[in-house]
Amino acid sequence: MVNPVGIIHGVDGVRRIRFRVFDGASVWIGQYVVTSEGYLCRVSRIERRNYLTDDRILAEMSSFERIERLKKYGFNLEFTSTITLAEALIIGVVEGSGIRQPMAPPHLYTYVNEAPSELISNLTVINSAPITIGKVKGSDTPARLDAEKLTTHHCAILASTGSGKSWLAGVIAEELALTIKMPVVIIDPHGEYSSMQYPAVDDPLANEVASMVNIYVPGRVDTGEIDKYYMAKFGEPRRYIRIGVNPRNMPLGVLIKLLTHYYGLTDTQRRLLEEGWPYDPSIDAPLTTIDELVGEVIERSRGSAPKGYAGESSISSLVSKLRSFLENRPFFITMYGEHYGDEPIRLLDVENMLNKPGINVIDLSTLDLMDQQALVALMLDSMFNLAKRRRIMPTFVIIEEAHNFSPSKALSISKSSILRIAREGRKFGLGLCIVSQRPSRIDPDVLSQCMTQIFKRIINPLDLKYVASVAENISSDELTTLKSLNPDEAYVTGMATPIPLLVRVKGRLTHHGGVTRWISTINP
Ligand SMILES: Nc1ncnc2c1ncn2[C@@H]1O[C@H](COP(=O)(O)OP(=O)(O)OP(=O)(O)O)[C@@H](O)[C@H]1O
Repeated sequence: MVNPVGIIHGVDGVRRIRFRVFDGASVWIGQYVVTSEGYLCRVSRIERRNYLTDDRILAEMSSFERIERLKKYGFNLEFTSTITLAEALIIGVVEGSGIRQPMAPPHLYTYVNEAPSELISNLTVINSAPITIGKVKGSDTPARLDAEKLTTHHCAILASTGSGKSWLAGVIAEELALTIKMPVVIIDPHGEYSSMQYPAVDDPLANEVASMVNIYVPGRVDTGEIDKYYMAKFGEPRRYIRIGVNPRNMPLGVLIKLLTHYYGLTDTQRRLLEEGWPYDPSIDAPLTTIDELVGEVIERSRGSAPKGYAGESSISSLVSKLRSFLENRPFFITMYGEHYGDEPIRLLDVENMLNKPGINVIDLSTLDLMDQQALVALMLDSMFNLAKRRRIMPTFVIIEEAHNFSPSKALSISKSSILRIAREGRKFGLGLCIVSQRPSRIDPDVLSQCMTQIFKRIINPLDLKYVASVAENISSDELTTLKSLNPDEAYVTGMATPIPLLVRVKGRLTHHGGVTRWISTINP
């Protein structure tokens, strides 16, 4: 049934309509409306105006008592001369069960109707590989995304802090693992996603997805405090695997950046490493002791060292830097059967990890930022190389705090690895989900490759401006509506959805870990 809510009194080309809202009609920001000519629009602005309110009237309304007295005399402007005006952004023209771009503006004084839920339901049907992340706001229509487009053409979840980004990232990971049966990797710098191992609701699906969660921690770090936290909160120990990376898997560029950061490198030492570092990206690269590896580097590079004392001094200083570096980085493994306490450290086997559906949480919370970036670079490079050779299933990588791993200005060890997947990952079934509360600090090249954008509440004007400049699918008008989203709401636009969606994000099957610490929760 058609339910008219207003009439058009102005149009801005094919972008926007302005309409007078009928008295008593319910219109809200984000609501879908459809004109009698079939233009589907989304309400972006509502304004109430009283045409009798001039300075004299304002002067009369000088105090609460005075206004109440005026009301007693029947002087109530709100009900006598208020008009409600709204603006709505044109999404397209409805044609059958699809939508096309409009070629001409709507006509003035045509009606604006509530969009029937069947229409929205039909327009949001995804034929292949749908995942459901909630409901379209104000209706019972499931908010579905095209999983294939979401994961292969990359996506970004952008919002201010505490506005529900990791909750939603968790919903997407659960859906992809359960419904699409694909492997998901979560780069977790705060150790908050370990909570996904614990079902949050009494539902067999919650048990199923929780059992698909594998947690990986760097081999030689003390996880005691975090383990205690999870034990106390959920009454069950957190299950995790300690992993180590073969140092030979480390590309020269990453090694040089890390060594320069921790110990400094001279030009000669850099040259020696360029000659001698035995980089081998394969899982079958030999595992050797630190002494053997360092010896091999020196053996291979000695020929290019300067002759005499200067050369010997450079070599011996490089040996001690390399040795100390390999001993102290907590994510290396140099022999089989290595243990931390009585827990075994396994060689990181990305191929094995990503050949089955599951949610693989990489808990980096015990590392400093430099080591986090290094481990992320190593893992992503390994995924890319395997994906290129079709040795892993199509995989989706969620990167939390992405501004720290792929920053716009600062240097970062992991930036080139992320950029390469953003640019080329699609061809090999490797997709990224960039999650950040500081969009303006993310590398613009990475962000502009994210063809689906999911926004939650953003308030920082710099971030809003930046998002408008790099995201093709959102206009500055739409961005202003982001300021007023609730924590369980998200605005989704881009490739994975046929029309932009304002979504009420659904509940989680597994526990959510991101908790704001508040004064009352701090023990005295
Ligand atoms: N769909 C939802 N339903 C119910 N509660 C939600 C929903 N989304 C978010 N929340 C609530 O909002 C809080 C903050 O969400 P979340 O931790 O995901 O925010 P965030 O943006 O990731 O924060 P940060 O930037 O600090 O990591 C959660 O603890 C949760 O209580």
